Amino acid sequence: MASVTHSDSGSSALDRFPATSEGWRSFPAPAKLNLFLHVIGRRADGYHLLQSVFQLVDLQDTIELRVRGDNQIEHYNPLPGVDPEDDLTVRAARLLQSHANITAGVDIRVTKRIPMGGGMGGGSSDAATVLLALNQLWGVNLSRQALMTLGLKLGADVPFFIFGRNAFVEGVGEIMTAHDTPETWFAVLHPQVHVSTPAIFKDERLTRDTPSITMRDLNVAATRNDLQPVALSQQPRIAESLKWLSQFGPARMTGSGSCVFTICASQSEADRVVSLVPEEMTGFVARSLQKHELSEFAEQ
Ligand SMILES: C[C@@](CO)(OP(=O)(O)O)[C@H](O)COP(=O)(O)OP(=O)(O)OC[C@H]1O[C@@H](n2ccc(N)nc2=O)[C@H](O)[C@@H]1O
Ligand SMILES: Nc1ncnc2c1ncn2[C@@H]1O[C@H](COP(=O)(O)OP(=O)(O)O)[C@@H](O)[C@H]1O
Repeated sequence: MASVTHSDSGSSALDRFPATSEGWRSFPAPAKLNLFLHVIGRRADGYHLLQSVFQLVDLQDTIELRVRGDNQIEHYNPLPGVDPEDDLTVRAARLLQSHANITAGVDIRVTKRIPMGGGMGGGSSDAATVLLALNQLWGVNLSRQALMTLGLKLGADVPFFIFGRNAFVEGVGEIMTAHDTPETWFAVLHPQVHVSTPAIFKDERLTRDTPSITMRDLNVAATRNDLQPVALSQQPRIAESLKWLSQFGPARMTGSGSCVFTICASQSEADRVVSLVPEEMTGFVARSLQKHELSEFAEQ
C-alpha cells in the first residue's frame, strides 16, 4: 500500500487544474450516452450482462477538491435528497482512502449539471473524477486498471469514466474495448422524471436474451436499448419525449433513462431541434468528446 501524505505539488498532470488561493482545484466530470444497450444475459448474482457503446459528451459536472491535513472527508454542498455519506463523491474518496491507507482527507464541492437519474452516468462520473483526481492529489499512483476495479465497487458505470475513452463495453460494465466514434452533435431531452435503475433491471418484462454481437460486426442502426420498453411502460413521460424527438430522426433512450437523444448532422441542427422543444420538456445540446480530460491521471 502507498504510504501517502497529501502530495499536492510537483505533479505535471495537475498543472492544468491550478489551485485557488483557498486551495480548491476544479475538475470536470463528463456525462455519457449509451448509443445502444443490449442485455445478453444475467449472472448468478442477479447482475445483467450488457453490451453497449458508451459515448463521452461535453455536458459536465464540476468537482472541486481541497486536500486536508487531517483524515476527514467533508461534502460542502450536499445534493438535495442525497445524504452526504451516500453521495458517490464521498463514497469514492472513502473507498480510495481506506484501500490505500491514506492519512490525508479532502473537502468536496459538487456543481451538478448532469440530470440526476437521467441515464447519463452523472453520479458514476463524479465518483470516477474523485478517484482520478485523488489518485494525483494524494499521490496514490494506482494504475488505471486498479482504479477501474476499485470504481466498480461504487457502480457499474464508474470503470468506463476511468477508462477515459469511448468504448464498446461488456460484462456488467467492466470489460472495455476502445471504440472510436465520429464527431457528433446530440439533441437530448430530459423528461423530468427519475428512473430507478434497479426497478428497470428487476422488471420481469425485460428482454435478457439479445444475441451477443462483436465489435467488428457492429452496425449501430441495427441495435436498440433493451431497457427502453420497460422504462417507457414505467414512465409514460419518457414515451412522450421520445415521440416528440422522433420527428427529427431516430431517437432512443440512454442507459436506464430517463433522457432520450437523437444524433444531429451539425451543431446548428442540434440547436434548431432544442430551440423547438415544448415548454413542458427540457432539452439541451451535447457534443461528443473523444477523451476524458483527466485520462492521464492514472498510468496505463
Ligand atoms: C444501465 C446503465 C448503463 O450504462 O446505466 P445508467 O442508466 O444507470 O446510467 C448501468 O449499467 C447501470 O449502472 P449504475 O447506475 O452504476 O448501476 P449500479 O449502481 O451498479 O446498479 C444498480 C442496480 O442495477 C442493477 N444492475 C446494474 C447493472 C447491471 N449490469 N446489471 C444490473 O442488474 C442491479 O440490480 C444493481 O443493484
Ligand atoms: N454525486 C452524485 N450525483 C448524482 N447522483 C448521485 C450522486 N451521488 C449519489 N447519487 C444517487 O445516484 C442516483 C442516480 O444517479 P445518476 O448517476 O445521476 O443517474 P443515472 O445512474 O441514471 O445516470 C441519484 O438519484 C442519487 O440518489
